[in-house]
Parts: sequence; structure tokens; C-alpha cells
Amino acid sequence: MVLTVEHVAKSYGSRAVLRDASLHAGHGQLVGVVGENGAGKTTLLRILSGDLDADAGTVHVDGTLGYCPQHPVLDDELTPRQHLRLFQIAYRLPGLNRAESLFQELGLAAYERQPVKTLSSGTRQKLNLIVALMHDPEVLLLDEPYQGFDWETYMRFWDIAHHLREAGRTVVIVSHLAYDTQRLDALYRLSDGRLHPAPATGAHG
Ligand SMILES: Nc1ncnc2c1ncn2[C@@H]1O[C@H](COP(=O)(O)OP(=O)(O)OP(=O)(O)O)[C@@H](O)[C@H]1O
Repeated sequence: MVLTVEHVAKSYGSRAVLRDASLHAGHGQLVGVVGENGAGKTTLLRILSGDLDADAGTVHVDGTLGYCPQHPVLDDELTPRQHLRLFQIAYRLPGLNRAESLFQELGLAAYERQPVKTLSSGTRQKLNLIVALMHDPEVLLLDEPYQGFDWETYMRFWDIAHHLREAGRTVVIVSHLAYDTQRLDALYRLSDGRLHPAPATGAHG
């Protein structure tokens, strides 16, 4: 397994959000996690990304990680192009080929020299996604990745997700809506602090 989550628990003060959450994902799997607002999906992804410590349980990630948080962590004063340069250095990438093709694919090229503060929320979300994908990580954690996307971009998102699967990447997609579950290899429903395997899985390939 590339991603193994066993018996993870997390409370904020006296409020138990995750009680006993377990999940397993292998190479080339698209895994969905759905749950109501406040179910603990972001808490789970933050723990998987290493951004937050669990109170109990174990998380094992075999490979490089990309994390696309729900709220873009971008610098308002910098342009998309400057973000690419910044993350190229942070990820120690020799070139920007992959980022450039994602820029084209998601239609961000027209905005590449505008400060982020002048961009629409959907356009910021595209940049947020590119930043998470540009180093081609083996495991991708995407928190509500298509929030604010128009229909065409939403469909492009799924094209990208399917290409990642074909390339053997493991992708965890969190959403409060159980849309498009037929596109996934596995689906979990997060409720009562537990991840319940749900039946709606799609055909692989
Ligand atoms: N840092 C924090 N301190 C205290 N409580 C928190 C913190 N972060 C989240 N919570 C609480 O934990 C619960 C789960 O929050 P979380 O953001 O993980 O849910 P979610 O499933 O991602 O929700 P949504 O679909 O609305 O994004 C909520 O009740 C939230 O208020």
C-alpha cells in the first residue's frame, strides 16, 4: 500500500472529530472521501499531509506527497508565474515543463502575470492545484479541489485525475458532495469519526 491510515483519532479540546479512521490506497488508485460539513475531512487530510498531529493511530505514506488545501495558501502580491518560480526552488525542480502544461490545460496562462489578489477564486484554486501537482508527487491529497471551477475546468480536473491514475499515482479527493463517485476506485464516507467504505466504486480504466 502507498497510503496506510490505521485507527487515527483526533480531538479538538473535548470534541472528538476523528475516532477510529482507517484507509488504505495503492498505486494508481483514485480514492474519494465524502462527508457532511464538519465531519472531519479537512482534519483527516491535514493529518495525512503531516500538517497536524493525530492523537492516536498511524499514517504511512510511501513516496512524495502533494497537498492541495481547501483554502489556497498563496501570496496575494505574487503572480502565478512568480509562484511557479518559488515552488520550483522549493521542490528543487530542474524545469517547469509539467507546470507549464498544467497552466495551459487549466487555462491559467492568460493570468500568469496578474497578482493573485486580482484573480477570481476559481482561478486561485487552479493555481493552488498546479502548485500541488507540479512536482508530480506519488501521493496527492486534494481537499475540495474543484470548488469554484466552471464546468469545463471541472471536466479537465477529472482528465488530469485520470492521467495521474494511469501514471500510477495515488489520489485522495475530499468532497462534501458525493458527485462523480463512478469515477473513483474506492469511496469512503466519513461519519462519526470513522471512514466507512461505501459501495459506489467505478470501473478502473
Ligand atoms: N483548529 C481547530 N480547532 C478547533 N476545532 C476545529 C479546528 N479545526 C476544525 N475544527 C472543528 O472540527 C470539526 C471538523 O472540521 P473539518 O474542517 O475537519 O471538517 P470538514 O469535514 O472538512 O468540513 P467542511 O466540509 O465544512 O469543510 C468541525 O466541527 C470544526 O469546527
